[in-house]
Amino acid sequence: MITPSSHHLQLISPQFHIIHIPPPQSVNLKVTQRHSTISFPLQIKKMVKICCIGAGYVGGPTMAVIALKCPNVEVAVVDISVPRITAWNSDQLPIYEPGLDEVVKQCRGKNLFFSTDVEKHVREADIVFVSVNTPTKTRGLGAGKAADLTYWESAARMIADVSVSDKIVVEKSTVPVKTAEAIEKILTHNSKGIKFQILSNPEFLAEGTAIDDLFNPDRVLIGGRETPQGFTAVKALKDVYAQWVPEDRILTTNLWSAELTKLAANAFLAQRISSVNAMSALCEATGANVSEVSYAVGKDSRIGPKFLNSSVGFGGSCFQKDILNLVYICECNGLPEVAEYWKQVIKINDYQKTRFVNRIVSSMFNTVSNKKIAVLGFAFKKDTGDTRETPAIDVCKGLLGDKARISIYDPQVTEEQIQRDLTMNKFDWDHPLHLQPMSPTTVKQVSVAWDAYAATKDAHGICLLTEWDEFKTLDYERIFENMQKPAFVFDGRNVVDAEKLRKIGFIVYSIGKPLDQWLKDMPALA
Ligand SMILES: NC(=O)c1ccc[n+]([C@@H]2O[C@H](COP(=O)([O-])OP(=O)(O)OC[C@H]3O[C@@H](n4cnc5c(N)ncnc54)[C@H](O)[C@@H]3O)[C@@H](O)[C@H]2O)c1
Ligand SMILES: O=c1ccn([C@@H]2O[C@H](COP(=O)(O)OP(=O)(O)O[C@H]3O[C@H](CO)[C@@H](O)[C@H](O)[C@H]3O)[C@@H](O)[C@H]2O)c(=O)[nH]1
Repeated sequence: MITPSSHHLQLISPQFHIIHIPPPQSVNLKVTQRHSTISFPLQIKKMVKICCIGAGYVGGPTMAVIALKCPNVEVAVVDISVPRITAWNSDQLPIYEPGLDEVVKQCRGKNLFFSTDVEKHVREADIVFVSVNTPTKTRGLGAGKAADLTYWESAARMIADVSVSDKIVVEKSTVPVKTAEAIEKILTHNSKGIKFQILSNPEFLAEGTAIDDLFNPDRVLIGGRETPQGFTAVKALKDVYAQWVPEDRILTTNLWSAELTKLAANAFLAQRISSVNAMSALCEATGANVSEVSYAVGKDSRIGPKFLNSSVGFGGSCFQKDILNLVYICECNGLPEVAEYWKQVIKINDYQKTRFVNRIVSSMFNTVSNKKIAVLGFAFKKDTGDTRETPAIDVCKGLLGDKARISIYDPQVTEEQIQRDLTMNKFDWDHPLHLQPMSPTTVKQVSVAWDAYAATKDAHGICLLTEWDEFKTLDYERIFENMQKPAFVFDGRNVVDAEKLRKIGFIVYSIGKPLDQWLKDMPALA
């Protein structure tokens, strides 16, 4: 729908957000409105072109949603990985994410394109998002803590090299605070007179719910320079999001606040999980029930109910990496007490995983040597096939250390991925596969099953490590029949009905719940 305004023409989209159409060429347009015909100057700008460098868990879904919600924007998602781009252009997308297929199918080939021609699309773009990996550094200064900005820096150098027109460059990756300053230096030193404005627009989506999160974000955060050019760039990006996000949810700040907010948000979220996990250990020691405690605590409106589920520990590519990064930044800024505070969140997470493994071993007569343990779930959470930093890796490695035989089933994780995860060095997990040396080794005591029944056949114990819905409704009587006795269930996600399973005959350990007599008699020594 087109409506006249005093000086500019505004398009009102079906969702009734106003899209201001800015410069350059002026033409005269006649618009028939009910009974009158009016003429006024129309300013038409070519379609806005966005290019996103990095077609991963963030770049792919984020850009697909921008393409869907902004028909006046052409989006190209580019990556150096040929297999990834081939998969984005096929029916088998490279990542599993509920709702993603439908969004991609609606826009691909219309205003959404996936390509390996990185330079061409960067050159043509008005706005370049950079959504490459920023894993933890494995070597050199800050190794094990600082963010590795190699991929980011090489993307920035390439932008500077190939650009022939002014651009807005958007940090979508999670980066240390003050990164924009370094990026600005790279871009302006090689810029041949081209002007770049850097914005920080961190992403808050969670895997497994990415599409919902992008459709209805709690907030969109845009940080920019506090200069006239900076404000103009912030406005341009805000106009893109405003096509579907209510304006009061689009927050604008200075660059450093936006960069730091992303690290702070992840630290706060992870801290809640470590807090409830710390309580779970105390619950087991005292007979309190962590679910009852967290429900009652979360009823306080100042605390709220979310992110209080006790578990075997948090995983995923972000929480640990971003907290380590925060710790490093605090240390570099002469704030050791603050660094120590946040480090504790990770220490408790490691403690929780170790505690879980120790509980398994101690309950099974202090040894799992040559016993078959079925691992149900390997992804770091349900509704994703992502295994980066999944607690399942640490738990499996712990059990393998005690010489267990492991049979793993996960509905979305491939055998190749599991073997790679169990043979790889810890800090290489977040580097893109095509940039890693391939390890030909496989772990012989590990097999991968095609369903939960095959995994649990003849097993001595079951470890539930991902909260996939299908694990709630398995036929546990059938599973019990086919297991060695005594048959154990170690529920690292508190997904099963422990009482029901105990009635079947299982010995059940649930995180932070009152222990049955067997477990009391065999205390874990964590
Ligand atoms: N995964 C999440 O849920 C999530 C959420 C919010 C923020 N983030 C942040 O977003 C960033 C990306 O995370 P991700 O999970 O999408 O990573 P990812 O590994 O899935 O994707 C990154 C992609 O960038 C590509 N790449 C690297 N260097 C490149 C270059 N120079 N040119 C072109 N492509 C290049 C890689 O090939 C890879 O496909 C990280 O900083 C992460 O911390 C991730
Ligand atoms: O109460 C809870 C909630 C989560 N988890 C675990 O915590 C991890 C992370 O879960 P979640 O935060 O839902 O998934 P991510 O995809 O890692 O998303 C986080 O990390 C992203 C990357 O930075 C951010 O964008 C998101 O806002 C932030 O939630 C998973 O292992 C969960 O099982 C718990 O153990 N208990």
